[in-house]
Amino acid sequence: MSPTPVKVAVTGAAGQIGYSLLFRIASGALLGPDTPVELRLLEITPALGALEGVVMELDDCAFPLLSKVEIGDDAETIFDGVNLALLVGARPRTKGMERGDLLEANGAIFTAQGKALNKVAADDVRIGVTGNPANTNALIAMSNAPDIPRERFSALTRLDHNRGLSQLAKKAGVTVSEIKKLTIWGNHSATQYTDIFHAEINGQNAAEVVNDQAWIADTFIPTVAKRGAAIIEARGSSSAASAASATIDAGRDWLTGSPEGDWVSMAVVSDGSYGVPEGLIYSYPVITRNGDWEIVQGLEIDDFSRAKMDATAAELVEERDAVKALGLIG
Ligand SMILES: NC(=O)C1=CN([C@@H]2O[C@H](COP(=O)(O)OP(=O)(O)OC[C@H]3O[C@@H](n4cnc5c(N)ncnc54)[C@H](O)[C@@H]3O)[C@@H](O)[C@H]2O)C=CC1
Ligand SMILES: O=C([O-])CC(=O)C(=O)O
Repeated sequence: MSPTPVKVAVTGAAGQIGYSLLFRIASGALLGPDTPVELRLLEITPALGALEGVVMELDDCAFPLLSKVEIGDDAETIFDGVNLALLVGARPRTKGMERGDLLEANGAIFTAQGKALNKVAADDVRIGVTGNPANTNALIAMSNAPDIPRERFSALTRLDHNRGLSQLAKKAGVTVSEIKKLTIWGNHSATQYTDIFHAEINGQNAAEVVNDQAWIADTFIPTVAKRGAAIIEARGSSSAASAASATIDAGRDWLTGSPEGDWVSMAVVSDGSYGVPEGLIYSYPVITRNGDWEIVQGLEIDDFSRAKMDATAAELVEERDAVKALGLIG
């Protein structure tokens, strides 16, 4: 066992996603079976009582890897020295609400947390944003943390990626592990684009295996894009266990590497690759190694994909301009 525990901050720790996420982190699902973890849990003051209850349950699990748990409502205290910050806490979308409505409500949270991370996080910190609107919240946090390299911020599109794998596996009559190189492009919103034109099913081109453009365009892509809304409709509240699971998948692969011969989808700061405006937090196909990521280059983009990639970029430009107008980013 490595002697120094990795310090992992989770915000919104008393929320729905937190209730699933914390137990998986503490059990070793994020950092592996040999790495002890110290949890730093941030909540708003009125939720601290409920969070104490969650910590009692963490105690009751007697996780061998869980070295310490600290809770609080002060970001600078909780983020002090953290190596990984999972920013989950935000106001969730409720029925009939679009992500645009959430920008203002959440802007203030991510401004303050970006500043706090900038001040007190460890030099090697990585920051993953799950709270919606995730891409633009990550942009706000990044913009308010000028001393943290921009590539240390990402927003979660791994849930969309996993949803795409599962829908495609059903259609093709295969298991998810037989599918590789699926891509979510753009925003974690209804404009996201799930691309299977570069994906492979047992080494064969996935779009060719499916051989049904109407299904891809009219069923598959919208089903993945609107899955969050479908879960809200069915459950009465937004995805929680699956969002926690995707947060674990994304964090684990970022720190320890994406699988050989495959890539993962991750919203990261654009360097202009694939014609996406520089500086947006845009989901790309990425390969990760030891806490670094690299955008997969050289994929051929046809007119169908181009239009969808541009539409989701345009939405992110709108969100960026809206938070700029609110004074949340420079
Ligand atoms: N990127 C993705 O794939 C997904 C993102 N989400 C988003 O994740 C977020 C959390 O979802 P749930 O856990 O279901 O919501 P929830 O409402 O159950 O929990 C959110 C928690 O955040 C806390 N919180 C609010 N402001 C805070 C602050 N300033 N600092 C620390 N904590 C704060 C609240 O007190 C609450 O306990 C939502 O924004 C939701 O839309 C949900 C599913 C998927
Ligand atoms: O749609 C929502 O509000 C929750 C979410 O992000 C998802 O499930 O993808």
